[in-house]
Amino acid sequence: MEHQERPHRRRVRYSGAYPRNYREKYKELQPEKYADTVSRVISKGSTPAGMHIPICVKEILEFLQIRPGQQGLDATLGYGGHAQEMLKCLDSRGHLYALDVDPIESARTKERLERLGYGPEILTVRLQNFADIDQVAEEAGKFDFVLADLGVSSMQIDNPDRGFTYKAEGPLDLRMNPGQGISAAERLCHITKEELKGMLMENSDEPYAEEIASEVTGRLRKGEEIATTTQLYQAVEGALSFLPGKEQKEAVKKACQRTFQALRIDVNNEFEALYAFMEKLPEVLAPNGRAAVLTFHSGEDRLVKKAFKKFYREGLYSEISDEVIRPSREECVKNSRARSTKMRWAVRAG
Ligand SMILES: C[S@@+](CC[C@H](N)C(=O)[O-])C[C@H]1O[C@@H](n2cnc3c(N)ncnc32)[C@H](O)[C@@H]1O
Repeated sequence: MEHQERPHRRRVRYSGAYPRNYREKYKELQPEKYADTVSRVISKGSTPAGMHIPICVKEILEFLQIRPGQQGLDATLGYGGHAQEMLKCLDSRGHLYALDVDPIESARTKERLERLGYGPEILTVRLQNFADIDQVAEEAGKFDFVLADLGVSSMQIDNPDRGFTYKAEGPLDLRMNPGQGISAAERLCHITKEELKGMLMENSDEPYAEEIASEVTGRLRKGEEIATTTQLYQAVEGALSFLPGKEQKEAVKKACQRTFQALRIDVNNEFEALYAFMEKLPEVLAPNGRAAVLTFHSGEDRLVKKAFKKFYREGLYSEISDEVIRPSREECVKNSRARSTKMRWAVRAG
């Protein structure tokens, strides 16, 4: 019998139970569509991918005392969680200006807030650095309330394409605005050992600054690439290989967190921007205007505390927080990212 050849059919690719990429993996990335998944993730104490849970909302609103008709500034829009709460307080009267340097996330947030009914009549979103708040106030007028929630958003950290974490493979970028300045990988290519050591010490109090700086610059000198998050992780791991096995894993994890933080602060000029913001803040606040700042590491907190104290002594602030405000224990359990938060505030003299 003649063998009848069956037409060749391509095997249907098994799409599998496991999603293939970040966007597919996290249903939460479309929070409106997958509300159940989102609330399940939040109830487990995690932040759903593509979202950011606002911290200290109650404490911030209690302090800012926002009234309808006022004009405010959210210096760090992010996902817009705080902005949304502040907009609710305005009750359709007044105006909120919101800044962010991240073109990717701020465009998404603007769209989402618009869908929630917060259009240009009540909300103006600007792709602008908060170092330039004086320029914003020149056009908008002074602010009755200002909030700055420093650092990076969960969306930025969770997106491997942005390179903010050693926990996922991605390009070693770490810029909040990938269209500006140079990436962390490029920065490392032109850095000396001493400069890197100084950066690690100043930006994140890294106890193994010498070892990490030496390993990173040594690898680069030998022609090895450190262009991805994993390659930097491996360099830190190599630098700490002298530690006994038991300690090593945890030490590498912590050193990686600090190394990524130090590089992020550097490539985004975070201290320079925060210094300019704190210096200009009294001048953009209306008489009796209120400002709250959330910080996430000691370098930021020191800078905020110093500026608030200086202007209080000079009489530009009538009152400042004498102690940091911390999120409640309950909030820290619900949102682990709140654990390192410190809040400080100031009231502009009348
Ligand atoms: C912690 S998140 C803010 C989260 C926001 N409060 C919310 O409820 O979703 C910090 C945001 O500030 C932005 N950012 C950081 N430095 C900035 C700067 N110098 N000027 C403007 N935005 C900045 C980051 O891109 C990020 O989106």
